[in-house]
Amino acid sequence: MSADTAYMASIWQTALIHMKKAFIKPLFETWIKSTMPLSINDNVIEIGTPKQFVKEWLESRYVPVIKAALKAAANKDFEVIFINMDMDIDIESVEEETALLTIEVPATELDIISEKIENQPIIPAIAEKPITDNDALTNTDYLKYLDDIGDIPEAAAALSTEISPPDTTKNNIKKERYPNRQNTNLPPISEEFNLNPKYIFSTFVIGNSNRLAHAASLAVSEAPAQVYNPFFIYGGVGLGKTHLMHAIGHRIKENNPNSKVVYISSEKFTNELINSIISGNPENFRQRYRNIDVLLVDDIQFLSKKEHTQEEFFHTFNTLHDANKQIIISSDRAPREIQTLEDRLRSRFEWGLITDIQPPDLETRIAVLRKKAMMESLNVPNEVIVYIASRIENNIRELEGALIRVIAYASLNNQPIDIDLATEALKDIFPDGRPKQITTDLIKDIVATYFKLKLEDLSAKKRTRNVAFPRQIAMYLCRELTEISLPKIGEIFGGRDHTTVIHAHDKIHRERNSDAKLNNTIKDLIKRIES
Ligand SMILES: Nc1ncnc2c1ncn2[C@@H]1O[C@H](COP(=O)(O)OP(=O)(O)OP(=O)(O)O)[C@@H](O)[C@H]1O
Repeated sequence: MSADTAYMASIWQTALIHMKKAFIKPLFETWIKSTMPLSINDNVIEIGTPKQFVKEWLESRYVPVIKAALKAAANKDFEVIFINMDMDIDIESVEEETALLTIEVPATELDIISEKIENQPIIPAIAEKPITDNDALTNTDYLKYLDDIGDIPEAAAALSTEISPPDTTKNNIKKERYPNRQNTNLPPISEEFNLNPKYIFSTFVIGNSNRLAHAASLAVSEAPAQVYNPFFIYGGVGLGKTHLMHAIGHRIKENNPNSKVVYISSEKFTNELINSIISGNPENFRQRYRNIDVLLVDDIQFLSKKEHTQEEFFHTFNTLHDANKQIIISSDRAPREIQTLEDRLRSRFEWGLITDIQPPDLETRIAVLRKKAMMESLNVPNEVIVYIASRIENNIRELEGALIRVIAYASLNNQPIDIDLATEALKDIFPDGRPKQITTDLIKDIVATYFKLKLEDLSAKKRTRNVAFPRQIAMYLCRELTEISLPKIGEIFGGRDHTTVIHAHDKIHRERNSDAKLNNTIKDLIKRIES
């Protein structure tokens, strides 16, 4: 074994002990344990992951923690590169292999290291308590981090009230957690073209909740600065605002590769402004944002209370708008609801089109999950998709997170994905006893899946027994399990009369008593609907 390999393995082993302490157990088991060190070279360490999504997940969420653990282990900073090895890694063999590699570090020494770490606070400046699934650093952690990086010069101190901790209520992978306030060298504008290649129109699922926002986004992307300028999208957390903004950016670049498209979060905008003041070169900052064709600013609500940044943004806005350049803005709420947003800025946002995205309905949630599974080339049974979609209603990011968790769980345990596995994988997210909202959409979906029908069949005019009977069962279940009125149920099943619903309900009720097989089917369906 080369000295480098032994060195790498012993660092990784020690870093693992740190990480074990930093993460809550299921997270450590799911995301960290399946990785293995591949090579080490000066200050770069390559880490192998079993699947592409594990790589992406680690890259987007846990790099700071992994780096801190490596630093704690080796007392130096490492760049971390993840490499997808696309293989089923058996955790026990990874553990064995890493242990074999560390043979040159005597076990007792490892015990001593382990004990030492046990008595240390969890990786300094990263977290004071184990990282939970939301990976939410507390505001205190963040402020502590800001303290750790030292005093800020006077010019920035004047603005320091403008630096607010990130919104830790979000499980937001794209936010920059540690703005590097000491870096005063702004990268050239071309490096700002940081659009996520996955956020394109073809991967965006259209439903009633986002149809208008999607149509307007398409229109803006095909005719920038000509139809809606500015274009303002707002909606709750994780509903696809950033996805649409990036999709617009991609499309504009496709249509005109020379156009300068810049996407930035309002937090980053604020931090760059502060940096430019620290470096005594605010003009540099101004030029940077006033010489572009399309400006996409995400999460503008973070500018509330930041008067200096608002002022700067106001001028940037005017310059771009006067020059007929497209401005696209997103926010978690409508302009008039953003408190302490200057009136002149608010009124400018209202010049163009304001559109919202609502939480998706069940059908859209199912479609999003199907698309995601398809994109990952994974075969996820419909009942698992419905199980997840019926429980997470208000956040597509969480919806995707739940699916990824199920996939990871199946892959790590080398088991097929089915409803039992999904229940087990998600038991922390859907704790027992959480009341589940039973909707007619959910009932229709489960009944259609059970009888291998298309959803539309239940509302169609067809009267053949293989369709009519499941339809009657679905009507019966809607009557039994929801508070929806008879006429409304009739309407949901293809505009049928309420007397048809009464007839279906009576028929199934009667037959259940005399037909044990049917009774079991109904019980099974109820279990699926309620589980
Ligand atoms: N309609 C959709 N179709 C497919 N994927 C979607 C859709 N809406 C959201 N997503 C996915 O959900 C995740 C969260 O979306 P996004 O980051 O755009 O949300 P957001 O509204 O900007 O959230 P935030 O308010 O936290 O910034 C992304 O992975 C995105 O691709």
